[in-house]
Amino acid sequence: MIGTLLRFVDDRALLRRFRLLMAASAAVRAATVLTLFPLLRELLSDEPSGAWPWIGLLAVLVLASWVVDVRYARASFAIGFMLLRSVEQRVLHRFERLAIPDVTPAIASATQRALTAAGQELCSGFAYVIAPLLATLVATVLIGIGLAVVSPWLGLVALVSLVALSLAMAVSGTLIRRAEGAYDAASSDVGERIVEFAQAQRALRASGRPVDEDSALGRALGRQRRATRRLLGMALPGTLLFALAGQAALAGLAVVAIALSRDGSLSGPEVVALVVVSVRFLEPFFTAAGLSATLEVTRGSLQRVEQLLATSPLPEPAGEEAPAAVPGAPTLELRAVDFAYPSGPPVLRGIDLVAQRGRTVAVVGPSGSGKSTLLSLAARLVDPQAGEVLLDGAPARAYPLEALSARVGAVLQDVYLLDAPLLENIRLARPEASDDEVRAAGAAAQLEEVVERLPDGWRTRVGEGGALLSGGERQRVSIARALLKRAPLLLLDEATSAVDALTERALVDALQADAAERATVVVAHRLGTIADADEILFVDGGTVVERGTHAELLAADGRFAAYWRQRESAASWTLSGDGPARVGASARC
Ligand SMILES: Nc1ncnc2c1ncn2[C@@H]1O[C@H](COP(=O)(O)OP(=O)(O)OP(=O)(O)O)[C@@H](O)[C@H]1O
Repeated sequence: MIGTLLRFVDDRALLRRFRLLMAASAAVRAATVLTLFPLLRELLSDEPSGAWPWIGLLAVLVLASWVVDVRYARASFAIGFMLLRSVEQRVLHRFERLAIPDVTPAIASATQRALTAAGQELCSGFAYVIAPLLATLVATVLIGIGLAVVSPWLGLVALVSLVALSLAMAVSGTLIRRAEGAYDAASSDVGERIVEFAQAQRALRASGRPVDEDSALGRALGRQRRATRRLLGMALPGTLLFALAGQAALAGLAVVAIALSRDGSLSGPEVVALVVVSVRFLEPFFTAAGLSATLEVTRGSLQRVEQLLATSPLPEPAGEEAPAAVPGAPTLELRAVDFAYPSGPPVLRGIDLVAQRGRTVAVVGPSGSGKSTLLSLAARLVDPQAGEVLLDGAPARAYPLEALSARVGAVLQDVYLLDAPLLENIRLARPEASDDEVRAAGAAAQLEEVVERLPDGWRTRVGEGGALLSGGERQRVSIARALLKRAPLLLLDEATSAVDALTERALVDALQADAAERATVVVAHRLGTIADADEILFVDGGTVVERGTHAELLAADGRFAAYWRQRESAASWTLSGDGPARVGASARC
């Protein structure tokens, strides 16, 4: 465990200092305890004044121990904090690079635990438990060697005691570990259910379902309660076993000391001194017994962090440079792409798509046909199982994440805003943008009238997930981000579905303002957007069943033409109390 923990620490010099100080601390502690033997022997002899030199040595050792231990504690804390930072950085780095379908509630909950608890547990576990325990255990071994010098028999009993106590510690650790594992699984489950419970509040309240023992959260809490009881119960047998082994070891050392006194090998004062040294020899084990539960918590935290880091991220190139663009290559190209979500059926098969600078490709098709998934592939939120996604002629996989993100602006279906000021939410797209640039993008995305209503204008915090804004207002923020980014590839997935027709017109104008500078791929339901596209891909059942311009596809009178007629007809219908009634609405939005 210690080796694994220290792999998180990159500072070699600090590690070297830590090891040296640990060895020094153990040596000084062992010397302090062993000095008690001659000191007590002299003190209890007929000539107590012979103890003075040993008292002097003890004073020097106590002072040295204080100096070394302070430095050792500082090095331990430095390593503990480095562990904390390293765990945070690695967990976040991995999380950011997971394919979106891999960001499951279980991974989200494990990441949350790693960032809120595991890092701190590893930090304090190392500084307060592992480091002191390490020095103490090494000191114990050194004291055992010292006892062997006094008498091989004592050394043998010390060795047997060490083995017995280590076994007791291992058994106690295993029991606690098992219970800890079950507790951890139960508490992760509670974490997932709580996230689900929070997200599903509207639906749960609408259905009037209370949280009781039969609900998913109620059952998860029940499992956590049982696991807690078991965890607390499991600490007991280990502690008892440990106490038993400790008493037996002490008795063994005392018996040998008395036997040595009876055969004349040791004097009375030496026996007393040995008993004192033996007690000090066993002391660290009792300390360790008290700390074994904390040790197991640290071990459990480490395991969880390691499991999280073992999830495979989207592959990334080693360097930070974006690959060179191939002259004349389209901004985006999908070649014979196949895709399926983890352990799901194929969602896209043999998709070819070319989006050139200055042109718009509309992806059209029935619900569930794979349109949003196609955009996720273009934005490299997922990787295809077969075929290739190319940006400027280079594989998307060859782009480092930051370089890729700079090339793609996206307004996707699920707009998520951070609980931060509106200005900062837009600035996410281009952190170096000035306030004026951010405001200009916001104004083009029709946010000015929203800002006027907000209490602190552009600096109003929008609440978690953008809760203070409506769906249409959140979409406008997402469009403002895309406008601010000015990326060469723009992906729009029903970007204006939640805004009124007037605002939509203005947003479409803003998005088209410099359309000549970039390639646009748009998943569209609105007829105007579809008709204006340079190419339309009609997708059904995960394949492109028709492609061409609007006029070509209507002339072909195939699947798209039927879809178009149906949509046109639907656009002119509205619901009234007596059922659908035709009104004179325009088919173009
Ligand atoms: N994260 C996911 N995990 C597993 N399956 C998914 C996931 N997201 C989508 N799917 C499945 O992939 C298929 C295509 O979904 P997608 O969202 O791409 O369709 P769509 O054409 O955009 O639909 P809509 O027009 O309703 O938004 C659907 O069958 C859907 O159930």
